[in-house]
Amino acid sequence: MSEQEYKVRVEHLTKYFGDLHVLDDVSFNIKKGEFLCVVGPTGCGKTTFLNLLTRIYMPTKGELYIDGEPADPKKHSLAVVFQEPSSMPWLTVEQNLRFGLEIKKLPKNEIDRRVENIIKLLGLEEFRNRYPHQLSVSTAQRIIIGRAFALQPDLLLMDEPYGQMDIKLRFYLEDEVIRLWKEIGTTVVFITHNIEEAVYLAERILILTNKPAHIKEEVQVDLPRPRDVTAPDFIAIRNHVTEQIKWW
Ligand SMILES: Nc1ncnc2c1ncn2[C@@H]1O[C@H](COP(=O)(O)OP(=O)(O)OP(=O)(O)O)[C@@H](O)[C@H]1O
Repeated sequence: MSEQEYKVRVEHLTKYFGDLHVLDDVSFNIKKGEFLCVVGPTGCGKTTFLNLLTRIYMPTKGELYIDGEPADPKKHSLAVVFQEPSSMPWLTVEQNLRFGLEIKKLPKNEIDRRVENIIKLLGLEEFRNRYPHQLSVSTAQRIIIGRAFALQPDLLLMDEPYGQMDIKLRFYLEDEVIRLWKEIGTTVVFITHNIEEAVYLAERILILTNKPAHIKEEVQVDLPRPRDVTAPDFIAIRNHVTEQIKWW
């Protein structure tokens, strides 16, 4: 595969925090438009990987490339959704959704269109004029997800985004992220503890070892969509991934 077909290249990525060795010589690529899930034991360095990709931290050794260039969030069109809701408390829901688009200086009618679409998609109509502190945790998180979706990024990084949600909303938003992925062809890196969620979403699952983490296995998920969590093929992959993590 040629270099232009990769959205992200991770080469010999190593990270220490002081004496703590978190990532150990990790190398892999993410294809343009791929949906990759990353799973692994608690504390193995999954969030650290995203923080290196967005340059919150610098690698101790190795490098990450986006579109062939060293990762630089100022240069690339990327959006991040963390587990903790992090909307701007002084802005209403609607203003929060508009914020990133206004910074990007999109035309007003395009901002209106995208924001209305997201409000409808995520069922936020009744919350439009509320402030984040007036919302439940799961509704506040929907704002963050909506903000990321509205940006229509080339690269969407999601760190346990549905961890705090009830199962119904989680299923709904899993389907929404698939819809967005298909519609705008974004590349998605999705971190989760939930193996069923990983098998439901991913084209490929990267299983990390305990820290210092390296890649234990890559699992290709070639099941048709929408996926059936009760199908024997689905359960076989889920059990296999679970086995790989239980190994610790
Ligand atoms: N800024 C930091 N300074 C020192 N240690 C850190 C820092 N950030 C993360 N760590 C440590 O690095 C290790 C990996 O943390 P990280 O949050 O990346 O793991 P994770 O796989 O995302 O965990 P979880 O599964 O619980 O979400 C942990 O031991 C954590 O305490």
